[in-house]
Amino acid sequence: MDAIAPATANPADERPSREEAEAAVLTLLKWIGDDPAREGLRETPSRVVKAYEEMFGGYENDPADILGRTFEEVAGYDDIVLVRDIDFHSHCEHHMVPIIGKAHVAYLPHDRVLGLSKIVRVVDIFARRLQTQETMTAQIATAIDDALAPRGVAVMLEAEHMCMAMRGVRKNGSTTITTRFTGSFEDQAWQSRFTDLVRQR
Ligand SMILES: Nc1nc2c(ncn2[C@@H]2O[C@H](COP(=O)(O)OP(=O)(O)OP(=O)(O)O)[C@@H](O)[C@H]2O)c(=O)[nH]1
Ligand SMILES: [Zn+2]
Repeated sequence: MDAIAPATANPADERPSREEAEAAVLTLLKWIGDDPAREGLRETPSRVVKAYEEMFGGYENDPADILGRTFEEVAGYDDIVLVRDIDFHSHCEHHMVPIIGKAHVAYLPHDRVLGLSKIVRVVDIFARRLQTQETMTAQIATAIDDALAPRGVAVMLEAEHMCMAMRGVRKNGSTTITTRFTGSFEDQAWQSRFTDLVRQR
């Protein structure tokens, strides 16, 4: 299973130049029927490419680098570690419009723990690529499993897909929930513990 896409699927020598990317945006501006020469749009191609660099910066990062640093001195703590309500913004790979949601990521340590911010960074890396929610859910779980070899990983994403709100079926407010459970979290009892903690306010 190719759960984790290569950091850069597009080899450097095949990557279009910045100028070519800006020219593509210019074409889209003309295609939607606006005038790219007017003042407000003159710098839009370069702005869009700059924004894409930021929003799709996840291709430049390898989660294994982020997750390489772990800690062993936790006084034998071996219970669930859950970081919940991690805001993320991604883009659906079908329409390239936003997916906006929250990630809840837990693991059961085995000898080692992760820096908490690293979990957030991993969510961010995968969010900053073109995604389906299912792929992103699986990728986060696999990255933590591979790097930490914990007793189990649980990932839940809850998100709204703008491709269903702004276009197509045009339904605001529907939420899609996806989960991936590995190791001990395949047991019902641990799954319930995870969902109870996620929902507890
Ligand atoms: N499984 C899954 N589907 C998604 C995700 N994001 C968007 N989609 C769906 O991808 C599908 C693409 O369907 P197509 O029929 O190829 O494209 P479309 O004609 O634009 O589809 P409509 O959105 O129904 O208008 C749609 O049903 C979207 O709702 C996602 O993260 N996971
Ligand atoms: Zn979509």
